[in-house]
Amino acid sequence: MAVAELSSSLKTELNFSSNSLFHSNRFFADHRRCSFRPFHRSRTSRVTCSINQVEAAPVAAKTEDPKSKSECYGVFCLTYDLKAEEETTSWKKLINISVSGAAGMISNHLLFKLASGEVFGPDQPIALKLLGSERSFQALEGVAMELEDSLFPLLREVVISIDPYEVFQDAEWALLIGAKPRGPGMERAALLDINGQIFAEQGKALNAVASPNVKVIIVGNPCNTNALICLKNAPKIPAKNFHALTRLDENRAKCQLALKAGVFYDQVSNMTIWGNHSTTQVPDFLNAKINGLPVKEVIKDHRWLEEEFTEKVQKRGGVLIEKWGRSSAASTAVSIVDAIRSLITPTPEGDWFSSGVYTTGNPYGIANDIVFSMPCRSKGDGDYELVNDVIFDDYLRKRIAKTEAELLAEKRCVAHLTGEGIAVCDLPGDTMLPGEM
Ligand SMILES: NC(=O)C1=CN([C@@H]2O[C@H](COP(=O)(O)OP(=O)(O)OC[C@H]3O[C@@H](n4cnc5c(N)ncnc54)[C@H](OP(=O)(O)O)[C@@H]3O)[C@@H](O)[C@H]2O)C=CC1
Ligand SMILES: O=C([O-])CC(=O)C(=O)O
Repeated sequence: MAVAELSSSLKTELNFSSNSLFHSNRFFADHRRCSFRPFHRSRTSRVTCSINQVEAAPVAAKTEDPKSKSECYGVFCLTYDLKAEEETTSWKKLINISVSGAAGMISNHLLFKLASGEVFGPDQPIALKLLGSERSFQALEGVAMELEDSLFPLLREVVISIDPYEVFQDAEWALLIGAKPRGPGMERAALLDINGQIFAEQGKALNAVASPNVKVIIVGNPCNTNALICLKNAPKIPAKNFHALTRLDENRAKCQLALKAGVFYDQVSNMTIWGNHSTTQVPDFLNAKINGLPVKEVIKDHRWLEEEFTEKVQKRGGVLIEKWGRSSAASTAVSIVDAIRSLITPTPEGDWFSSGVYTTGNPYGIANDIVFSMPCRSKGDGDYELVNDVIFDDYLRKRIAKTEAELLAEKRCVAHLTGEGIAVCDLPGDTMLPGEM
C-alpha cells in the first residue's frame, strides 16, 4: 500500500475511534525514513515504515487507558542515520530531563534554553520528557511542534505524556514547574493542600522510576513546602537532591543592590536568600558583597536596606504582575537555568548561591526537617555543601526566625501528605507568595 493511501486510511480509523476531547488527528509523516505517528495522546494505531517496508500494527481496543500512554514526538521518533551518529561521537551520553507544567509560561521559555545547549553545554545531548494534563495536552503538542521546528541538534528525544510514571522514567533532572495558581479568595492552606497532592504523587512517581540520583528542582508554588512533600514521598532519592527555587529571589536582590550602589549587577556576590519563597523571605544584605566589600560599607543608607530593599525583593513578583498582568516567566526560566548551572559548574572561589534545601544538621541553627533557602556551594558535580562563613546580627536572626516559623507552620499543615499524621493548619497570618499583593 502506498504511504499516502495508508495515511488516509489510518486517519479514518483514528477519527472513528478517537477520544472526543482530543480530536486533532494530525500526523507527522516522514516518508523518507522510518516513522509515521499520530499526534495523539490516546494513540489507537501505529505505523512504522521505511523506504522498502510499510507495516501496520493492529488497531488497539477503544477501552485502552489514555493515562498509560506516552509518545516519542514527531520528528523525535526517527532513528538517526549513521552520518548523524558519526558527527556526534564526541558528545556525552544523553541525559533525560523531565519537566512538569511543560505547557505553562515558564516552561515556554525554559524548554528552548535547555534544548539549545546553553544549560548543559554544547556537547550534551538531551531528551525532554514533558508532563501535561488532560487540560493542557493540546498545548503540549504545540510546544512539541515548536521544539521540532527549532531544529536543535542536541535535542534527541521529546516525549509528551500525562502520566508522571512515564515522564519521570530514568530522569536525571526533574524540573517540577506545574502547579495550580492561587485563585481569588483561596486560602493559602487550600493552595498547600491542592498543590501538595500534586507533589506527593510526583514524589511517588520519581521514587518509583527516576534515576536514583535524580536532581529535582521544585518551582511550582508554594515551592518550599511542595519540595518537602515531594522528598518525603520519594524516600529512595537522597533528600539532598531536592531544591526549591529561590534563585529568582537571589537575582532580584542582586539587581536591587546593584541599582542602589550604581554598579553593574555582576559586582554583587554572596547573596543569600534565607527561608521561604514567600513574602517572609530574607534577602541577606549583611553577608552580601559589592565589589568584594560588605554591602553595608558601600550602601550607607541602612534604613533603605532594612526597610525598602527587603520589601522590594519580597514583593517584586507582585509588582511585576501589576505591570505585566501575569507572573514572572522569562526571569524565572533564567533563574532555573542559573540554579542548574550552579550545581553543574564549580562555584567561583569565595562566592555562593541560594537554594531551598532540606535542613538536616545545618550550621545556622535552623530547625531540621523543612526546606529552607540557605547559602550553598558546589564542586560542579550536581551536589552542594552549605557555606560556613556567614555572620548574623539581631535583625537577620529575627527575620530568619519569622520565615522559619512560617515554614514550620506550613509543614504542620501538610502532615497528611508527608506521612506524619494529621494536619493542623494554623498559619501565622495568611502570608503571600511573592507574586501576590
Ligand atoms: N519559585 C519561583 O521562583 C517561582 C515560582 N512560580 C510558580 O511556578 C508555577 C508555574 O508558573 P507558570 O508557568 O507561570 O504558570 P502557568 O499557569 O503558565 O502554568 C502552570 C501549569 O501548571 C499546571 N497545573 C497543574 N495543576 C494545575 C491545576 N490544578 N490548575 C491549573 N493548572 C495546573 C498547568 O499544566 P497542566 O495542566 O499541564 O498540569 C499549567 O500549565 C506556579 O506555581 C508559580 O506560582 C512562578 C514564578 C517564580
Ligand atoms: O507568586 C507567584 O506565583 C510568582 C512568584 O513566585 C514570583 O514572582 O516570585
